Amino acid sequence: MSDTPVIGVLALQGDVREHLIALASADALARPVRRSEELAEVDGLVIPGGESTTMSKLASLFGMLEPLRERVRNGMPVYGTCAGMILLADKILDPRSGQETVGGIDMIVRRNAFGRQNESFEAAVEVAGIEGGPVEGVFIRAPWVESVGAQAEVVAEHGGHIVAVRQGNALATSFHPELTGDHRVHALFVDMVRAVG
Ligand SMILES: NC(=O)CC[C@H](N)C(=O)O
Repeated sequence: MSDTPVIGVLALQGDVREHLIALASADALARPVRRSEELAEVDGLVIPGGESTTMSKLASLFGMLEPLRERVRNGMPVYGTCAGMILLADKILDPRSGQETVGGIDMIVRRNAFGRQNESFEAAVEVAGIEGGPVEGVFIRAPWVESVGAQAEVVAEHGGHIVAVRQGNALATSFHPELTGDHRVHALFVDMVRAVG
């Protein structure tokens, strides 16, 4: 890989555009990924926020679930925000019937844990590994992490709840950093992708 990694944004549903912009400003070549052929060409992948049940259905419909699982298993760096965090969880506490995940992080998530859409909020969140003060987290019907396994490292908490976790090359946040002008979380992820290449 050159110094400029190619990072995909899973573009089945959700806020794809904002992630493409955040990644580009963090010095990555960013492109949408919808098909397994496109997945094969990226060095890392962002799974955006949206609706995790819809995203999991579309992933399975587009034949993407297994290719995603395989690349994550093989160590491709992956970063999931909000619904993307849910997709990276090995277990969902309150799944809709038939809701599947890609998995990769040994954690149990609770969907919509922070409340409904009209209870969305912003909060300053201190993230381990990010210098220069807390990041502004936007929480929209956000999940929290009930518990993590031995392999997973908690990198941020808010209000006594786990809101960011890292396990090897997989990173997940309950909140949406792509909706702010602060792209330090994306820069951290770009560094994780560079470290693998
Ligand atoms: N902003 C979001 O990604 C919301 C996630 C949504 N509550 C879900 O379960 O998928």
